[in-house]
Order: sequence, then structure tokens, then C-alpha cells
Amino acid sequence: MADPNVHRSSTFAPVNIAVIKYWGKRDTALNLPTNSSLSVTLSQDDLRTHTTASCSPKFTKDELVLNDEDQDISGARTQACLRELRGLRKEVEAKDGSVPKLSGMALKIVSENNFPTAAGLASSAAGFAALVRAIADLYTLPSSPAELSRIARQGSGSACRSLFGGYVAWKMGTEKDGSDSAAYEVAPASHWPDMRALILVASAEKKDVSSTVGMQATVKTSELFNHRAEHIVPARMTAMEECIKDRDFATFADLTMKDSNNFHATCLDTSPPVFYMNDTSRAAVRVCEAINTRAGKAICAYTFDAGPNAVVYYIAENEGQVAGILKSILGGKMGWNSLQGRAVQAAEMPKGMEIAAEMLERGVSRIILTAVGDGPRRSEEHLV
Ligand SMILES: Nc1ncnc2c1ncn2[C@@H]1O[C@H](COP(=O)(O)OP(=O)(O)OP(=O)(O)O)[C@@H](O)[C@H]1O
Ligand SMILES: C[C@@](O)(CCOP(=O)(O)OP(=O)(O)O)CC(=O)O
Repeated sequence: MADPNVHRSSTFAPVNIAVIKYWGKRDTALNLPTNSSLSVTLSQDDLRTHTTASCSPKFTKDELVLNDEDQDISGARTQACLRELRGLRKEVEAKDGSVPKLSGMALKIVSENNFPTAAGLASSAAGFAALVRAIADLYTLPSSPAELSRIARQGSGSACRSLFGGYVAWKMGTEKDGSDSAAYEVAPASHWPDMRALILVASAEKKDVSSTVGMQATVKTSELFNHRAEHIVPARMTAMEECIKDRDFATFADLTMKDSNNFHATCLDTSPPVFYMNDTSRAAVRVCEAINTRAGKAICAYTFDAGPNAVVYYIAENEGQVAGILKSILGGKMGWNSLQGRAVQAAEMPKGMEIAAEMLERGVSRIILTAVGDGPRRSEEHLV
């Protein structure tokens, strides 16, 4: 039976993959970005973090166990999240003397990612969103998802977008204290539910240059980066919000691919250069470009985070022409049955793609078929 002295709350939180990338901080302590960004939240049926936050007068120190391993939580980012959440709980306790004094108790947080951690699959985003949401629920905080996104942002910038489902923007804000740098919902998943994402996992290894380190090097050394932050991204944010509202996939795809390429160009323009894409990534770009050329319009969009994995967005009606062609190349890899049981039929590959296809076959270890999904979900399945 559960120990009545232990208070607990659990959450599932999703991953998000940006289509307008966050890259660069104007304040490293508060994780304030140099540009706004926009992402698609992916379905938790496929990729998710499950976190239980618990507290008890019997616990002696704060701890976080991730995938069965004790984590060091002394870092400033995790500490900032815990401090802010405890502060809000103190306000709840000050208003209502009858509620238990949870803010004074040590926390035990147990979390599991059902996908590789620190491998460019946005584990820090799902991880910090789940941590903040689970503690906020444990503390019964009245905070809105936008308020919680400001806290999660301090754990990892991209985490602020995982507090919402669907299509989510992170407004960079201008205030020095970060009070206006938070995420908001551009449109719920139900607005454009047929958005699909196929992830080509080119590497599940831990990457060499973390996002945090890579983006600071770019801010310091790339001139191209200033142009991106000041001119390119602001115009793209407006255009991207509009095409999401209009469900205009061709424009969505064009902006997504351009923004990924522009972000990776700033990585190349960094001294010394930072390489996240590899030969497998470039083969994925070639195959997607060939699919679009054959279709006569953009029916798929590739995007790459700080790693070689390709995320390919497309809409359900084009599944045959996008996922089908990729299946003709990668049919032997694991993961084709994950889209809620729907099978993808292999389709004929465009001509002239043989070399890129061979490269892709060699470099992709598995695929993940998924779709746009909703925001964090409370759960009664506890890990403590
Ligand atoms: N479930 C979790 N709970 C708390 N923290 C987590 C969780 N999952 C990951 N993290 C934190 O995020 C770190 C990994 O972040 P990192 O940015 O290196 O990789 P990533 O998020 O997988 O890749 P990317 O941000 O490039 O997509 C982990 O070392 C851990 O500190
Ligand atoms: C390329 C990206 O995925 C970078 C994500 O960076 P993080 O959010 O992992 O960085 P920190 O704020 O330092 O934790 C683009 C994006 O998700 O917008």
C-alpha cells in the first residue's frame, strides 16, 4: 500500500521539434533567447517522459532518478526550477494555513524517458517540462501553462514549448528578468491533426557539442548569426504562424527546411565550426528534395536539431509518397509499425536517388513514426 506520508503526482510530457529554431542566448543564467522559435509537439503515444514528483517529511534531500540512475541536481538550471516552484508553493501555504507544508519537505523525483537521452531527440525538453508540470501538480499550484513554461525555460530553453500541445511558439521577450519570455499555443493539435513526423535516427549516441555550448560559441563568433536573429527569424515567425493558421503545408515545409538550413549554416559559420549534420543527414535532405521535386510541390519538410537525426514532417494524405518512399529505402529498419498500428506501404523511389538511398540505408539505425500530439497529461501511474 502507498505510504500516506508520501505526497505524489505524476505526468507524461511530450517532445517538441522546432520548425523555427531557438539557437543563441542573450542571458545564459535565465536561458533567455536571442530569437523567438516555433515547434510542433509530438505525440506522447510514441515519445514521452514519465515523471513522478514526490515529497515526504521522511525524505532527507532532494533527488532525481532518471532511467534508474541518480542524477546530479546541484546544477543552476535544475535548482532554479525547484526554487521557483517551492516559492509558489509557499504562497499557496501562506494563503491557506490548512494545506500541508510541502515546500519545506525534500523532493524525490523519478523519471523515465522511453527514448534515448541526450541524443538530439529533445530529451531535455520533455524532461524539464515533465519535471515542472509534475511538481506544480504535486504542489497544486494555480499557475497557467504559460507561467510554468517560464519556469521550465530555465531548465532548458526548448522545454518551455513542451508545456503545450500542437503548434507552439516561444516568444523571446525583451524584459531583463525574463518575465515575458514564455511559450504560447499557436494552434492546438486538433486544428491541424493530420501533421505526421517521421524521425530517421542517424545516431542515438550522446552528441559531442551540447546545444548549450554550441549556441554560445555561435553567439560569440558568427556574424551570420546576428543577421539570422535580427532579420531572418522575426519575418519567419510571422509567416509560420500564418501558414499554420491556414494549414498551408507547402509554405510550412518551405520555411521549415530553410530555417533548419539557416540554423546549420550559423553552426558552420562558428569558429571553430560546429557540425551537427553528417553524410546520413545530407542524404536525407537529398531524398526529401527529390520527393518534393517529383510531387511538383513541397509535400515533405526535413529539419535537424543539434544532431544528425532527420525529422521529416508531412501530412497524412501524402503518407504514401513520403513515408512510402522512405520505407522503400529503409524498410528493413525497426519502427515502421508505430503509427497507432497503421502500416505504411513502400512506394517506388524517385530515379537518380540510388547513392543517397544507399547512404541513408547505411546510416539510419531506426525510424520513429509519429504525429502532432497534445500537451502534458496527468497520470495516476506513479514511479515512487
Ligand atoms: N526525464 C528527464 N528529467 C529530467 N532531466 C532530463 C530528463 N531527460 C533528460 N534530462 C536532462 O537533459 C539532458 C540532455 O539534454 P541535451 O540537450 O544534452 O540532449 P537532448 O535534449 O536529448 O538533445 P537536443 O536538446 O539537442 O534535442 C540530460 O543529461 C538531463 O540532464
Ligand atoms: C537545436 C535546438 O534543438 C536547440 C535546443 O536547445 P536546448 O533547449 O537543448 O538548449 P538549452 O536552453 O541550453 O538547454 C533548437 C530548438 O529546439 O529550438
